[in-house]
Amino acid sequence: MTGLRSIETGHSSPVFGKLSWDAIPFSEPLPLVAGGLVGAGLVALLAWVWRRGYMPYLWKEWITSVDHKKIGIMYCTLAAVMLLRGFSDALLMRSQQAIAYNSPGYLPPDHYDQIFSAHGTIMIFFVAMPFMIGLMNFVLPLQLGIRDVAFPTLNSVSLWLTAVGALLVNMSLVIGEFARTGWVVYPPLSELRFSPGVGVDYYLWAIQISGVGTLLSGVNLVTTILKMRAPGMGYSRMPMFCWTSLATNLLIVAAFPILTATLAMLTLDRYLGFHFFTNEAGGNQMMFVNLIWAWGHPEVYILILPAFGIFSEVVSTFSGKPLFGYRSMILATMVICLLSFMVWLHHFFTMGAGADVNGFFGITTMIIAVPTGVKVFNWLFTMYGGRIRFTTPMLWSVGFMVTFVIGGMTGVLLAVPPADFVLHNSVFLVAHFHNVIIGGVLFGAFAGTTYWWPKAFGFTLDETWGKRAFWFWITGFYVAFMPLYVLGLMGMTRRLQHYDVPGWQPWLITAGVGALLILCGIACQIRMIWVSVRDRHRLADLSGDPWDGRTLEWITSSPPPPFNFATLPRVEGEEAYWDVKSRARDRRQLSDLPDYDRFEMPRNSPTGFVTAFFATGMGFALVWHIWWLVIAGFLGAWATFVVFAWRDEPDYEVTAEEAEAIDRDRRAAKAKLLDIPAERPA
Ligand code: HEA
Ligand code: HEM
Ligand SMILES: [Cu+2]
Repeated sequence: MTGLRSIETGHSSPVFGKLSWDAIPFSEPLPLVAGGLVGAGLVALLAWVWRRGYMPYLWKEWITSVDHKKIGIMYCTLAAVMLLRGFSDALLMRSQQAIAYNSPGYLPPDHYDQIFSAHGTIMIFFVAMPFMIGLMNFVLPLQLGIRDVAFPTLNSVSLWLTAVGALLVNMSLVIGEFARTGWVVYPPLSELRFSPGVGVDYYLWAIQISGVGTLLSGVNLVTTILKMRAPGMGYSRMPMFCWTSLATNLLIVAAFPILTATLAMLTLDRYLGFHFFTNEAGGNQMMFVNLIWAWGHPEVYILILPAFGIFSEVVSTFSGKPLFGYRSMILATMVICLLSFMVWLHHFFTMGAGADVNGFFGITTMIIAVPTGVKVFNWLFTMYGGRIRFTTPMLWSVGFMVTFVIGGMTGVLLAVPPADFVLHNSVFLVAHFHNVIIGGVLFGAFAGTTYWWPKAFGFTLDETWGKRAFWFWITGFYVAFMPLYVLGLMGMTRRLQHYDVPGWQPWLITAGVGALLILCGIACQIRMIWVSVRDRHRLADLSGDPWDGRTLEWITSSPPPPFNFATLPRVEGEEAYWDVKSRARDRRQLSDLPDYDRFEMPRNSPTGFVTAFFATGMGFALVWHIWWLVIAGFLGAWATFVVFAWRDEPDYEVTAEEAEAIDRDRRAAKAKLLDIPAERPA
């Protein structure tokens, strides 16, 4: 076998562990060249940053930043970059399957297996998750009318630990290999006996380390929402995005420990010869399957709920109406949150649970269609009778509604156990989940980033390129994934490196064309950002409220000052900012000047980055059994975290005068926006 190199025979040195020149996959030029190019690109970028003298700026303003807005932007940047990586894997798979009829194609099986495993892992953990967590980070404190999240330094630790996971997965491309087990690493395939290389270990440590980050972020955001709302913002006045974020973070806090424990047991099996999931010595692999989906199913709702929140904000804003059925929307969200823990078995109907158990889980699964349907109808009623503006974020939202309903319906089909016996592990399933994840989560991320971009950077994104991107993405999506429904019904299973059924090839070629259309969509998005940055003066938003928004993030300037609000806004209704605007328009005057007061903001801190630096060493060393480095990395990470976390660092103070000076400009811009007289001279 080409992939079995000497690293798998287990010889080990005290200094380098299992690491040797054999770990570099010289026999597989593709990952080497790709990895080499990316590495060279990174070095070139760093050199450029260094030469231009941007390094101190990067370090002070971004890397060590504990500002939730910057952390949010960095999360989204990580997600966008990883989307390019995950998408190139997708292109490889689509082109391989397009040509692999009665032929081995160009990707050998052990390489192909690593590609779909890496694609799934990267897309879920390092694209969808950071997009959603990034948007929550950026938006929540602004919408809640507060100055930062509950634990700002911890927030930075979360970000950088997530980045460590992404880094480790990408390192596996050039040093060693990645798992060949699929993204949920079922044993016994993932046990040492059947996966003797380092691939599964890369997976385990990447997910464990970034998982700690995700869990910390969940605790942080739950605390923020429960404890830190602006005066007057009761639960029944929180914007819908805050509600769905609360649900998501509750799910994270409840579900991620399950993942951690499950992967820890697999790690014990692999590293210390335990038998949790082996076939012998009392192990039981079904225990793994149950546990991984007890996390895995809530995980898909962790991804989709924030997206639901984004669409709620966007649809209401661009229909010029309050969200229809606010209270039913909250109820639907919380019901989905609860139900998501009662359906996990639908991922393995075929694994022998028996008719009654399957029946129970099939029905609980179908029940989720009810609250989800409530949401869909609420969005439609919000649009009904509204004066709709079809901006780019709104296009993504309408595209979502159509696409997601189709994907949801095929999900309900899979929830019927007898149907699932036919469709399980077929590409019909692959079509289902791309249908909900691309149409739901990714479109949500795109809607959210275009909607909040002007808040983050002070200028809107170019609409022409944004709309082109949308049309390419949505047609590309249908061309790429509708054929998979057909193929699934024709009997094509997932994870195939080649096949010998002639009838499949035309559909697979079509799917490949779809992926190329998506590529055009991505190119348009890159162009959109380029053009918008170039034309930022033409696209500038001086008002802080380019879309005529209804929630508090639009009350402050764009980009907001580090402390968001000079004085915390008072909330007097469900649509905090809309109420303020209406009152100001009625009275033809802004609210009275508030009493400015001094307040404190947390200082930037290298804790997150330094902890992550040591964690990278530790993760890499664990993969390669370099024990001295494991100890050094662990001690370094732990010491940094503890020392910095318990340090009594004084915050910095913003005086009442500074706050007032900054706020004066904002009020002048507001008055201009609302076409009312500016401040009367004092
Ligand atoms: C964002 C991600 C996401 C979302 C939101 C969903 C949503 C749903 N999923 Fe999906 N699913 C995945 C991601 C997701 N899924 C992934 C990644 C896998 C596979 C993992 C793997 O094996 O690798 C998977 C696998 C999967 C299976 C396992 C199949 C198998 O392995 O054989 C099943 C089976 O029941 C299922 C069902 C459902 C259902 C019923 C919903 C429902 O929540 C959908 C509800 C929505 C609607 C129904 C549309 C709107 C409703 C209306 C307009 C009202 C009227 C509708 C009716 C009356 C029907 N999903
Ligand atoms: C952008 C366009 C995308 C294309 C063209 C694409 C294509 C593919 C293909 C060809 C497969 C392998 C299917 C098989 O087993 O035969 C796959 C698997 C998968 N994809 Fe995607 N994908 C895309 C985006 C995404 C996104 C955005 C996500 C999630 C956020 C995602 C998550 C997954 C997962 C979880 C798997 C399963 C991996 C496994 O089998 O272990 N994909 N995708
Ligand atoms: Cu599920």
